[in-house]
Amino acid sequence: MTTIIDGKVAAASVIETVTSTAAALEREVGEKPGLAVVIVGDDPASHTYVNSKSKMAKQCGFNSFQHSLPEGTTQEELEKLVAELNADPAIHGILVQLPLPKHLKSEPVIQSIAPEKDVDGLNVVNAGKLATGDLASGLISCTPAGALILINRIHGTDLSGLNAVVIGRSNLFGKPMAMLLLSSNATVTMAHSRSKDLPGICRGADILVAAVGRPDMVKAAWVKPGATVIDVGINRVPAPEKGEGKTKITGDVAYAECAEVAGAITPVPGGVGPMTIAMLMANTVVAACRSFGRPVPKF
Ligand SMILES: Nc1nc(=O)c2c([nH]1)NC[C@@H]1CN(c3ccc(C(=O)N[C@@H](CCC(=O)O)C(=O)O)cc3)C=[N+]21
Repeated sequence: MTTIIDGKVAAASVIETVTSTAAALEREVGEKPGLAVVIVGDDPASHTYVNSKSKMAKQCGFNSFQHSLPEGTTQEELEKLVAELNADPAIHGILVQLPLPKHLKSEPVIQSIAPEKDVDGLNVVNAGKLATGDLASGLISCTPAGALILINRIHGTDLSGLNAVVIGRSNLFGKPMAMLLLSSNATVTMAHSRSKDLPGICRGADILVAAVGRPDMVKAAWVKPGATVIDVGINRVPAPEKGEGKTKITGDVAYAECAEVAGAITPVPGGVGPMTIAMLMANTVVAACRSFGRPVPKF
């Protein structure tokens, strides 16, 4: 029997801890965690994500600040806003929604976020702490942190002796995911579009994590029987069965066929996605606790 890993259930448990920690902070310090989300341009999918982040922040008892900047925003204007948020004591977490419009460079914006407010974990200080094995004092990218919690639910926290394969090598996901798996004692392979014999590499995985952005790319023949399959893909594809012009989201894993071979698998939607938002809230409450010198909860 294949275990379907329910990301909504795991996310709810994270959110419960976040909410009670935020409530304790307000009781004892008289302050709420503050999350600022910055979005540039009018991509409808990005606005949907940002709205659900703001909604979840309020649900957790945070102050939520949304900055929607016009498409024509300049690099200087965006970096000036980040500087103001860095200096604002009511803000404990800053997230700049990616991707930015093409005329803007994301890297200098990301690096201008104060490391202690970088709830995406993308600043070199936070990426460097993760890479050097300091998991306790920085902030870790939300999606890999959430994926690890799902993996821990199946395998526990010590992954000694297990082969993990991560397909994808982005700074937002692939690299931090590999670092987290390595810190958990897994034997980690980072595969990507230039790898030779991707199916063969994947078949060696006890834990297979797919983050490539190509719908249904991972096939049943790539999955070792009994393996844990974590699907990080969020692909919007046409869904004619829902009606003319309708779309749905689907992962990077051909779910139905892989579920027959895997020991455990995450669905899309309802897998890693809800964990991403939950870990954003977790990072924000952690950043707030640290700023007030309060003990930090464990997730
Ligand atoms: N600076 C930055 N940080 C991010 O973390 C970031 C970003 N930019 N840009 C866009 C991606 C995408 N992302 C998702 C978060 C939650 C779901 C999610 O909750 N998905 C649900 C429902 C999805 C739906 O139905 O549309 C699910 O998978 O079940 C998906 C995608 C965060 N991202």
